[in-house]
Amino acid sequence: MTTSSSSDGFYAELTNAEGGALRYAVNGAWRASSSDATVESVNPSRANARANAFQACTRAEVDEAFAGARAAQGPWARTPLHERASLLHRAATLMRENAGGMVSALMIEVAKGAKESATEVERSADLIDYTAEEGVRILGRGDLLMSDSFPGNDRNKICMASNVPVGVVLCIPPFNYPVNLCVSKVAPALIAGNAVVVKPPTQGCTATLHMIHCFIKAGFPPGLIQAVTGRGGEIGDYLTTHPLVNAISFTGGETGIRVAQKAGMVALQTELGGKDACIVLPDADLELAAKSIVKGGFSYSGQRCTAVKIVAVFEEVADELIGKVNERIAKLSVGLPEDDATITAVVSKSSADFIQSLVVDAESKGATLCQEWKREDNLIWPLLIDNVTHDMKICWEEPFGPVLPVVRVKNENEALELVNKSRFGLQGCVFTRDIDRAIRLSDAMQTGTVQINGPPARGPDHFPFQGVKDSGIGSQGITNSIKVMTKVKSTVINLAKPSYTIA
Ligand SMILES: NC(=O)C1=CN([C@@H]2O[C@H](COP(=O)(O)OP(=O)(O)OC[C@H]3O[C@@H](n4cnc5c(N)ncnc54)[C@H](OP(=O)(O)O)[C@@H]3O)[C@@H](O)[C@H]2O)C=CC1
Ligand SMILES: O=C(O)[C@H](O)COP(=O)(O)O
Repeated sequence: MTTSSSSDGFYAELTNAEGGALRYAVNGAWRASSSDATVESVNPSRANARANAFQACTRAEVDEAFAGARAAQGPWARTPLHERASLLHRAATLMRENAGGMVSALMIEVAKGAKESATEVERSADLIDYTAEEGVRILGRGDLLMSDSFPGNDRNKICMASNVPVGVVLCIPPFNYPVNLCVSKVAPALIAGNAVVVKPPTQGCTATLHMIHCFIKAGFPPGLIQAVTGRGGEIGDYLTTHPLVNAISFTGGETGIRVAQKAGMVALQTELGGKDACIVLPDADLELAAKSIVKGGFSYSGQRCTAVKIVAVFEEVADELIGKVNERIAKLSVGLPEDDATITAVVSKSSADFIQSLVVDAESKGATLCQEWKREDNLIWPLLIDNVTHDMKICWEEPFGPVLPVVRVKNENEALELVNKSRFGLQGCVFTRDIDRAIRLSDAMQTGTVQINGPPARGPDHFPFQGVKDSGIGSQGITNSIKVMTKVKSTVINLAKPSYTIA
């Protein structure tokens, strides 16, 4: 893996001559905004000191980006599928060759540990390769239907249905996977013959722009991949309600609900928050459950939509399970991303303040803190909170941090109540050796996915991934994303006379 930053070699075009704010991408070039204004990212591990700056794009620049994308999309849709796939493979190669800039940007801007940052980039390159291959497989074929299978019809109509691009896809990823959750939108859109306009998250923007640069350098036509920067709160509504948008793929928090409410007649894919529950039954392998709870609850400091966000353990095994979880928590490394700590600073001061408020509320209502509460700036030490009850905010809110509530339950109904009363429904997991019981519980859980004897996870990236209720609309995963970014086109041949094959 090579190391590089925005100002040297491969990524030099992103930076102004003076080494100022990173540029935004329009029509194949990196440009400074006419606004003369910038937005800044911070370094969560260094008391939120300035990390980098980006162009605050104007509305006219957003218009230009959409117009350029629209102009580029038609010729791209007419580019042979195998050529589209080749360019995606080239982008994946460039990402692997120039991973260093993205990895260090992830550590600085979103405080992701060194190994996980490297994994995010590698996983993203793999995702692009798989998308290219899957696109070739599924977009190269369609359906052929004969009219005589429906009552009242003879065989005189033949319907050919294929998947065609939607047009321009607006891609808005969140801070916690600014590379992976961006390629998971961009790559399916491109293979399907669409153009994309990307709005990177402000925290994580550097890594997203580096990733976009790999696509541009791979030789995609100018305009096909645009990246407009600026605070979501300022340009977000203008982007999501833009008349040239045909589909929106959004991952993030509450904002996504507002995006969905405002979006017009466009295809929508939203992946939002989660309150993933881990149900531990009395017959479970408690060692496995404890390991999965700690991995699921605390990796990347709990800042994953699929983090375990609440444990529902049967009373008879609660003490033993909690003992095992606490032993493992004691071994978690806390510190800097560069040192590859598991627990690193959470993304912002406001996030740390919110997490603290949930802990204070729970403690004031009688919950038991299994570790000492400890915080320095954005860095919060891992904390398990036992004896949580339904009146505590942490029972229902998503902390997005390294604190994990435990509710002791008497039976399956109490466990299911916790899962199904939540306004979220992303994933959940069940630990038991009884597969019949696991399946029964899985069927009763109102979530997009249930993991049996393993922690919640989005990956592998070709698995279907979806939320219900406030956790989102539509399904992700490579195959499903390609489908969301296409629409079905039917061509019907009307024969003058019915025709049947004769054996
Ligand atoms: N289900 C899932 O797959 C995932 C869910 N999440 C959820 O996301 C949350 C944390 O991520 P976070 O990045 O803070 O989420 P946000 O919803 O705050 O931001 C997500 C993205 O939306 C942008 N944005 C902000 N305002 C608007 C707007 N009005 N219109 C359009 N876009 C806008 C942000 O830009 P800017 O940064 O400039 O504000 C960012 O790029 C958690 O709740 C978590 O559960 C996170 C990852 C995955
Ligand atoms: O956005 C998230 O947090 C992810 O979708 C979680 O992905 P993971 O389960 O692969 O960490």
